[in-house]
Parts: sequence; structure tokens; C-alpha cells
Amino acid sequence: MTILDRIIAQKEIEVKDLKAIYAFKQQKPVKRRSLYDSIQKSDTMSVIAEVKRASPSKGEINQKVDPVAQAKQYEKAGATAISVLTDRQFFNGSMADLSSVASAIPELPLLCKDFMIDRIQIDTAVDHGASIILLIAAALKEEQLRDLYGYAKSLGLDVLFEVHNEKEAETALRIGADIIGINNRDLKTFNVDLATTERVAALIKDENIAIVSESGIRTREDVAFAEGVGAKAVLVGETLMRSANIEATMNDIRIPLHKAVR
Ligand SMILES: O=P(O)(O)OC[C@@H](O)[C@@H](O)c1c[nH]c2ccccc12
Repeated sequence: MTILDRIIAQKEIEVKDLKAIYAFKQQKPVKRRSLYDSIQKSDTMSVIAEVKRASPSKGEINQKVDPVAQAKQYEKAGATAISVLTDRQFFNGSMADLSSVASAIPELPLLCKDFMIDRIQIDTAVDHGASIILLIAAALKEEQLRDLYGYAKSLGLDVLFEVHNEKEAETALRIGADIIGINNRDLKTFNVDLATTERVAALIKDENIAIVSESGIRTREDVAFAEGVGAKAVLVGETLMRSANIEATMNDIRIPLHKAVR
């Protein structure tokens, strides 16, 4: 059983519980800035800055972090969007973290970073202030991905559609995803390789699709590499969570875009 299998098994239990206890509140309209527009209009690398206390691959990263203080620093340093890990079991996050960040930061696009397998989790994310959800191609069948994608879009959400290989990228293209995240980390082995972005981005030729390079971004060189192969945005967690100077780290990441020929 891979770690992804274990996480999805846990999500099935959580969804069952949610269905029993979750009192659906009135759906709030999503009124944050659009992630898609922000990425597509920017002349510099867009940064989705992540609040992540711990992870199955790294263990403890920054256990004592105050998510609101961290997110405010991200905003001040020029983040395009904030991502909050909400999974409790494997990442030590919570929906409460998402809510408090949502109240403190009213405008930036806000990603509920979790493993979505059911519409009720999307409702919960919206209730807690998210404007973006993640769909992980490796976790679901194409019909489920299509259903959840359509549902999220119907609520006015942005969807970060995460892929790790060519086959998953083809699924993303068939579904019509406009923001494709290429995860450099294999969620089954934890292996990280930035060349994943290069390989998979080569298949995504449409300039109207925003490509996000995810995971393992540490240095300005890493960002330059991702930019050179077509990424207009990066999703960065650990490097920012460990940074002693978030403003300097963000300035390193926010490089100009060159309109790479792909
Ligand atoms: O901390 P990193 O290596 O900068 O990675 C951030 C982000 O890409 C990573 O947290 C992530 C990408 N896809 C995911 C899916 C689930 C949980 C976590 C993730």
C-alpha cells in the first residue's frame, strides 16, 4: 500500500463522518481574486505560498507556526495565492487553520490543500473560505475527476489540477483544466525530480493553460529552470516554512517571466 493509498483510505472514513455530521451552511459566494487571472496577467513568476506544519515525507517542518502570521508574511512579500494544508492525520493541518487564514486575508486566492474524493469536501472548503481546490489525478478515476472538477467550477472555484506524468496530463487536458499543477514529488514514492515539470509541460502547448510547478523548489535556479520549461507559477511549502527571511526568499522566487518558447 502506498502512502497515497493510505491517505485516500483515511479520506473515505472522513467523508463518511462528514456526511453524518456536517450541517451544510449557506454557500458563500466565492469573492476572492481569481488565481487563473492573477497567474496569466503577471510578468513575474507567481507564487502559491503554502502553510504546512508537517508532511509524511519530511515529518515535522514547522510545528509551532501560527498560520495567520505566516500567511500575512506571504501576502506582504508578494504571494499570488495562499495554500493551507488542511489534512490533519498526515500533515497536521486543519479546517480551522483555513478559516483563520481566510478571515485574515480577504482578497488573495486561497487554496484548500487536501485530498478531495467527494463533493462534500468541496462544500466544506467553501464554507471555510477557500476559493481554490486541489484535484489530484493520481488519486481518482477520470469520471470522478470530471465530476468534482465540474462541481467546483459550478461554485465559482478555481481548480488546481495536479498531475505527475504524461498520462495524467492527458486526462487534465481532456477534462479542460485551465490550471495544471505538475507535482515534482511522486506521491507514491516521495521521490522529487524537477525534470518532471520539463517532461510533462512539454505536452501542454496551450498558452491559455497556466502551468504550476509544485514541490521541491528551493533556489532561484530551481525557479529559473521551471520558468524555462513553461511554468508561470510555483507552489512552495517547505522552503518558505523553514525560511528565516520570508521576504528575501520570496524575492528570490519571484523572477521575471520570459515567455519561454515551448
Ligand atoms: O513543500 P514543498 O516541497 O515546497 O511542496 C509544496 C507542495 O507542492 C506540496 O505540499 C504538495 C503538492 N501536492 C500535494 C498534494 C497533497 C499534499 C501536499 C502536496
